[in-house]
Amino acid sequence: MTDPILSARDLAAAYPGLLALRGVSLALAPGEALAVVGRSGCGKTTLGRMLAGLPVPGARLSGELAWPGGAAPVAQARRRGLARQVAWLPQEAIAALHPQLTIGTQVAETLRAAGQRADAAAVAGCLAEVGLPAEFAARHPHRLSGGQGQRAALACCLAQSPSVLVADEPTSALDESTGAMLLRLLAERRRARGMALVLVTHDLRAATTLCDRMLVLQDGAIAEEGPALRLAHAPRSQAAQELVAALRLGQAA
Ligand SMILES: Nc1ncnc2c1ncn2[C@@H]1O[C@H](COP(=O)(O)OP(=O)(O)OP(=O)(O)O)[C@@H](O)[C@H]1O
Repeated sequence: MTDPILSARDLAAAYPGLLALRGVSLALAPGEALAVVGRSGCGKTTLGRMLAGLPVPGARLSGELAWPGGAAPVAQARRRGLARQVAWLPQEAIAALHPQLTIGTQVAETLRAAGQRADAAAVAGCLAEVGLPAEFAARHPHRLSGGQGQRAALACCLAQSPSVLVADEPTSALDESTGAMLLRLLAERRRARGMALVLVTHDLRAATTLCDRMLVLQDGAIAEEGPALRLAHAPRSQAAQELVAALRLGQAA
Protein backbone atom coordinates (compact mmCIF):
# COMPACT_ATOMS: atom_id res chain seq x y z
CA MET A 1 0.00 0.00 0.00
CA THR A 2 1.20 3.54 -0.80
CA ASP A 3 2.29 5.64 2.15
CA PRO A 4 -0.50 7.93 3.37
CA ILE A 5 -0.34 11.61 2.46
CA LEU A 6 -1.89 12.35 5.85
CA SER A 7 -2.59 10.18 8.83
CA ALA A 8 -4.20 10.91 12.15
CA ARG A 9 -3.81 8.90 15.32
CA ASP A 10 -6.21 8.97 18.24
CA LEU A 11 -7.55 12.50 17.70
CA ALA A 12 -9.65 13.89 20.55
CA ALA A 13 -11.16 17.30 21.27
CA ALA A 14 -12.60 18.21 24.66
CA TYR A 15 -14.69 21.28 25.39
CA PRO A 16 -15.45 21.87 29.04
CA GLY A 17 -18.03 19.18 29.81
CA LEU A 18 -18.11 17.72 26.29
CA LEU A 19 -15.85 15.28 24.50
CA ALA A 20 -16.60 16.47 20.95
CA LEU A 21 -14.21 14.03 19.28
CA ARG A 22 -12.59 10.84 20.58
CA GLY A 23 -10.33 8.09 19.33
CA VAL A 24 -10.38 9.12 15.68
CA SER A 25 -7.62 7.53 13.61
CA LEU A 26 -7.48 7.54 9.85
CA ALA A 27 -5.11 7.46 6.89
CA LEU A 28 -5.59 9.28 3.62
CA ALA A 29 -3.86 7.97 0.48
CA PRO A 30 -2.34 10.44 -2.01
CA GLY A 31 -5.10 11.79 -4.27
CA GLU A 32 -7.85 10.02 -2.33
CA ALA A 33 -11.15 11.76 -1.53
CA LEU A 34 -12.77 11.06 1.84
CA ALA A 35 -16.25 12.26 2.79
CA VAL A 36 -16.90 12.97 6.48
CA VAL A 37 -20.61 12.73 7.22
CA GLY A 38 -22.73 12.67 10.34
CA ARG A 39 -25.58 14.40 12.11
CA SER A 40 -25.31 18.03 13.08
CA GLY A 41 -23.04 18.42 16.11
CA CYS A 42 -21.31 15.03 15.72
CA GLY A 43 -17.86 16.65 15.40
CA LYS A 44 -17.31 16.99 11.64
CA THR A 45 -15.96 20.56 11.66
CA THR A 46 -13.85 19.78 14.72
CA LEU A 47 -12.30 16.81 12.89
CA GLY A 48 -11.78 18.85 9.69
CA ARG A 49 -9.97 21.62 11.55
CA MET A 50 -7.82 19.12 13.41
CA LEU A 51 -6.84 17.35 10.17
CA ALA A 52 -5.72 20.75 8.86
CA GLY A 53 -3.78 21.28 12.11
CA LEU A 54 -5.88 24.34 12.98
CA PRO A 55 -6.81 25.32 16.52
CA VAL A 56 -10.36 24.59 17.65
CA PRO A 57 -11.41 27.57 19.77
CA GLY A 58 -12.33 26.57 23.32
CA ALA A 59 -11.27 22.94 22.97
CA ARG A 60 -8.34 20.96 24.38
CA LEU A 61 -6.88 18.84 21.59
CA SER A 62 -4.87 15.63 21.62
CA GLY A 63 -3.63 13.09 19.11
CA GLU A 64 -1.01 13.10 16.39
CA LEU A 65 -0.79 13.88 12.71
CA ALA A 66 1.80 12.48 10.30
CA TRP A 67 2.57 13.45 6.71
CA PRO A 68 5.46 12.67 4.34
CA GLY A 69 8.53 13.97 6.12
CA GLY A 70 6.87 14.98 9.37
CA ALA A 71 4.85 14.01 12.42
CA ALA A 72 3.72 16.02 15.43
CA PRO A 73 1.09 16.34 18.13
CA VAL A 74 -1.92 17.95 16.45
CA ALA A 75 -1.50 21.35 18.14
CA GLN A 76 2.08 21.69 16.85
CA ALA A 77 1.63 20.14 13.41
CA ARG A 78 1.03 23.35 11.42
CA ARG A 79 4.20 25.04 12.52
CA ARG A 80 6.17 21.82 12.08
CA GLY A 81 5.43 21.73 8.34
CA LEU A 82 1.82 20.56 7.96
CA ALA A 83 0.78 24.06 6.80
CA ARG A 84 2.65 23.48 3.52
CA GLN A 85 0.74 20.25 2.90
CA VAL A 86 -2.86 20.80 3.99
CA ALA A 87 -5.17 23.66 2.99
CA TRP A 88 -8.46 24.50 4.72
CA LEU A 89 -11.54 25.77 2.90
CA PRO A 90 -13.93 26.94 5.60
CA GLN A 91 -17.70 26.83 5.45
CA GLU A 92 -18.23 30.59 5.19
CA ALA A 93 -15.24 31.23 3.01
CA ILE A 94 -15.93 34.94 2.31
CA ALA A 95 -15.79 35.63 6.03
CA ALA A 96 -12.42 33.90 6.18
CA LEU A 97 -10.93 36.16 3.51
CA HIS A 98 -9.32 39.39 4.71
CA PRO A 99 -11.99 42.10 4.25
CA GLN A 100 -9.54 44.92 3.58
CA LEU A 101 -7.32 43.21 1.03
CA THR A 102 -8.15 42.59 -2.60
CA ILE A 103 -8.50 39.02 -3.80
CA GLY A 104 -5.38 39.50 -5.93
CA THR A 105 -3.30 40.61 -2.93
CA GLN A 106 -4.49 37.62 -0.90
CA VAL A 107 -3.74 35.13 -3.67
CA ALA A 108 -0.33 36.77 -4.25
CA GLU A 109 0.53 36.60 -0.54
CA THR A 110 -0.41 32.95 -0.45
CA LEU A 111 1.71 32.22 -3.53
CA ARG A 112 4.65 34.10 -2.00
CA ALA A 113 4.31 32.24 1.31
CA ALA A 114 4.40 28.97 -0.66
CA GLY A 115 7.62 30.09 -2.38
CA GLN A 116 5.93 30.53 -5.77
CA ARG A 117 6.08 33.31 -8.35
CA ALA A 118 3.45 35.89 -7.30
CA ASP A 119 3.18 38.38 -10.17
CA ALA A 120 -0.07 39.45 -11.88
CA ALA A 121 0.11 36.59 -14.39
CA ALA A 122 0.51 34.01 -11.62
CA VAL A 123 -2.45 35.51 -9.73
CA ALA A 124 -4.55 35.52 -12.92
CA GLY A 125 -3.59 31.86 -13.41
CA CYS A 126 -4.88 30.96 -9.94
CA LEU A 127 -8.13 32.84 -10.55
CA ALA A 128 -8.57 31.17 -13.94
CA GLU A 129 -8.22 27.75 -12.27
CA VAL A 130 -11.39 28.48 -10.32
CA GLY A 131 -13.17 30.13 -13.24
CA LEU A 132 -12.79 33.77 -12.13
CA PRO A 133 -11.70 36.40 -14.70
CA ALA A 134 -8.42 38.22 -14.04
CA GLU A 135 -10.23 41.48 -13.17
CA PHE A 136 -11.48 39.87 -9.96
CA ALA A 137 -7.95 40.33 -8.61
CA ALA A 138 -8.82 44.00 -7.94
CA ARG A 139 -12.01 43.20 -6.00
CA HIS A 140 -12.47 43.14 -2.23
CA PRO A 141 -14.34 40.19 -0.68
CA HIS A 142 -17.51 42.22 0.02
CA ARG A 143 -17.92 42.75 -3.72
CA LEU A 144 -18.26 39.03 -4.40
CA SER A 145 -21.34 36.79 -4.48
CA GLY A 146 -21.38 33.70 -2.26
CA GLY A 147 -20.27 31.45 -5.10
CA GLN A 148 -17.55 33.87 -6.23
CA GLY A 149 -16.33 34.14 -2.63
CA GLN A 150 -16.05 30.32 -2.36
CA ARG A 151 -14.10 30.31 -5.65
CA ALA A 152 -11.79 33.10 -4.47
CA ALA A 153 -11.16 31.24 -1.20
CA LEU A 154 -10.53 28.06 -3.18
CA ALA A 155 -8.03 29.99 -5.36
CA CYS A 156 -6.17 30.94 -2.15
CA CYS A 157 -6.20 27.29 -1.06
CA LEU A 158 -4.87 26.08 -4.42
CA ALA A 159 -2.20 28.81 -4.41
CA GLN A 160 -0.65 26.91 -1.48
CA SER A 161 -0.21 23.88 -3.80
CA PRO A 162 -1.49 21.62 -1.02
CA SER A 163 -1.32 17.86 -1.21
CA VAL A 164 -4.57 17.72 0.80
CA LEU A 165 -7.57 20.08 0.77
CA VAL A 166 -10.01 19.91 3.69
CA ALA A 167 -13.31 21.53 2.64
CA ASP A 168 -15.92 22.15 5.34
CA GLU A 169 -19.41 22.02 3.84
CA PRO A 170 -18.23 24.19 0.94
CA THR A 171 -21.68 24.44 -0.64
CA SER A 172 -23.86 24.97 2.43
CA ALA A 173 -24.26 28.73 1.86
CA LEU A 174 -24.80 28.38 -1.90
CA ASP A 175 -27.90 27.76 -3.98
CA GLU A 176 -28.16 24.34 -5.58
CA SER A 177 -26.72 25.12 -9.02
CA THR A 178 -23.85 27.26 -7.67
CA GLY A 179 -23.11 24.51 -5.14
CA ALA A 180 -23.09 21.86 -7.88
CA MET A 181 -20.71 24.01 -9.92
CA LEU A 182 -18.33 24.39 -6.95
CA LEU A 183 -18.33 20.62 -6.39
CA ARG A 184 -17.52 20.05 -10.08
CA LEU A 185 -14.68 22.52 -9.73
CA LEU A 186 -13.34 20.71 -6.66
CA ALA A 187 -13.49 17.37 -8.51
CA GLU A 188 -11.69 18.83 -11.55
CA ARG A 189 -8.99 20.54 -9.47
CA ARG A 190 -8.46 17.37 -7.47
CA ARG A 191 -7.99 15.32 -10.66
CA ALA A 192 -5.78 17.92 -12.34
CA ARG A 193 -3.50 18.30 -9.32
CA GLY A 194 -3.62 14.81 -7.86
CA MET A 195 -4.63 16.44 -4.58
CA ALA A 196 -6.33 14.46 -1.82
CA LEU A 197 -9.65 15.81 -0.54
CA VAL A 198 -11.47 15.62 2.77
CA LEU A 199 -15.05 16.76 2.20
CA VAL A 200 -17.15 17.51 5.28
CA THR A 201 -20.70 17.35 4.00
CA HIS A 202 -24.38 16.76 4.63
CA ASP A 203 -24.88 15.90 0.99
CA LEU A 204 -24.94 12.17 0.32
CA ARG A 205 -24.90 12.71 -3.45
CA ALA A 206 -21.79 14.91 -3.21
CA ALA A 207 -20.17 12.34 -0.91
CA THR A 208 -20.76 9.47 -3.32
CA THR A 209 -20.01 11.29 -6.57
CA LEU A 210 -16.89 13.10 -5.37
CA CYS A 211 -15.42 10.72 -2.82
CA ASP A 212 -13.88 7.25 -2.84
CA ARG A 213 -14.37 6.61 0.84
CA MET A 214 -16.84 7.76 3.46
CA LEU A 215 -16.50 8.06 7.22
CA VAL A 216 -19.57 8.31 9.44
CA LEU A 217 -19.13 10.14 12.72
CA GLN A 218 -21.49 9.68 15.62
CA ASP A 219 -21.09 11.56 18.89
CA GLY A 220 -17.46 12.33 18.06
CA ALA A 221 -16.39 8.77 17.22
CA ILE A 222 -16.15 6.83 13.96
CA ALA A 223 -19.30 4.72 13.64
CA GLU A 224 -18.36 3.25 10.26
CA GLU A 225 -16.06 3.84 7.34
CA GLY A 226 -15.75 2.23 3.94
CA PRO A 227 -16.09 2.74 0.19
CA ALA A 228 -18.48 5.67 -0.32
CA LEU A 229 -20.91 3.87 -2.64
CA ARG A 230 -21.06 0.73 -0.50
CA LEU A 231 -21.64 2.76 2.63
CA ALA A 232 -24.38 4.86 1.00
CA HIS A 233 -26.20 1.82 -0.40
CA ALA A 234 -25.52 -0.85 2.22
CA PRO A 235 -24.56 0.77 5.54
CA ARG A 236 -23.71 -1.82 8.18
CA SER A 237 -23.82 0.01 11.49
CA GLN A 238 -27.06 1.26 12.96
CA ALA A 239 -25.67 4.81 13.10
CA ALA A 240 -24.82 4.76 9.39
CA GLN A 241 -28.16 3.18 8.47
CA GLU A 242 -30.05 5.89 10.35
CA LEU A 243 -27.88 8.66 8.95
CA VAL A 244 -28.15 7.48 5.35
CA ALA A 245 -31.94 7.19 5.69
CA ALA A 246 -32.13 10.72 7.17
CA LEU A 247 -29.80 12.20 4.53
CA ARG A 248 -31.88 10.65 1.77
CA LEU A 249 -34.92 12.39 3.24
CA GLY A 250 -32.93 15.60 3.73
CA GLN A 251 -33.50 15.47 7.48
CA ALA A 252 -30.04 15.26 8.97
CA ALA A 253 -29.03 18.90 8.80
N1 LIG B 1 -16.97 26.52 21.70
C1 LIG B 1 -17.64 25.43 22.02
N2 LIG B 1 -17.90 25.13 23.32
C2 LIG B 1 -18.56 24.00 23.65
N3 LIG B 1 -19.02 23.10 22.78
C3 LIG B 1 -18.79 23.34 21.47
C4 LIG B 1 -18.10 24.51 21.03
N4 LIG B 1 -18.03 24.46 19.67
C5 LIG B 1 -18.64 23.32 19.29
N5 LIG B 1 -19.11 22.65 20.36
C6 LIG B 1 -19.82 21.35 20.36
O1 LIG B 1 -18.94 20.35 19.85
C7 LIG B 1 -19.67 19.39 19.09
C8 LIG B 1 -19.03 19.23 17.73
O2 LIG B 1 -19.16 20.45 17.01
P1 LIG B 1 -18.83 20.50 15.45
O3 LIG B 1 -19.00 21.92 15.00
O4 LIG B 1 -17.53 19.85 15.20
O5 LIG B 1 -20.01 19.60 14.84
P2 LIG B 1 -20.49 19.42 13.32
O6 LIG B 1 -20.72 17.96 13.14
O7 LIG B 1 -19.55 20.08 12.40
O8 LIG B 1 -21.86 20.20 13.32
P3 LIG B 1 -22.68 20.87 12.09
O9 LIG B 1 -23.00 19.76 11.14
O10 LIG B 1 -23.91 21.39 12.76
O11 LIG B 1 -21.79 21.93 11.51
C9 LIG B 1 -21.11 19.89 19.04
O12 LIG B 1 -21.86 19.16 19.97
C10 LIG B 1 -21.02 21.34 19.42
O13 LIG B 1 -22.19 21.76 20.10
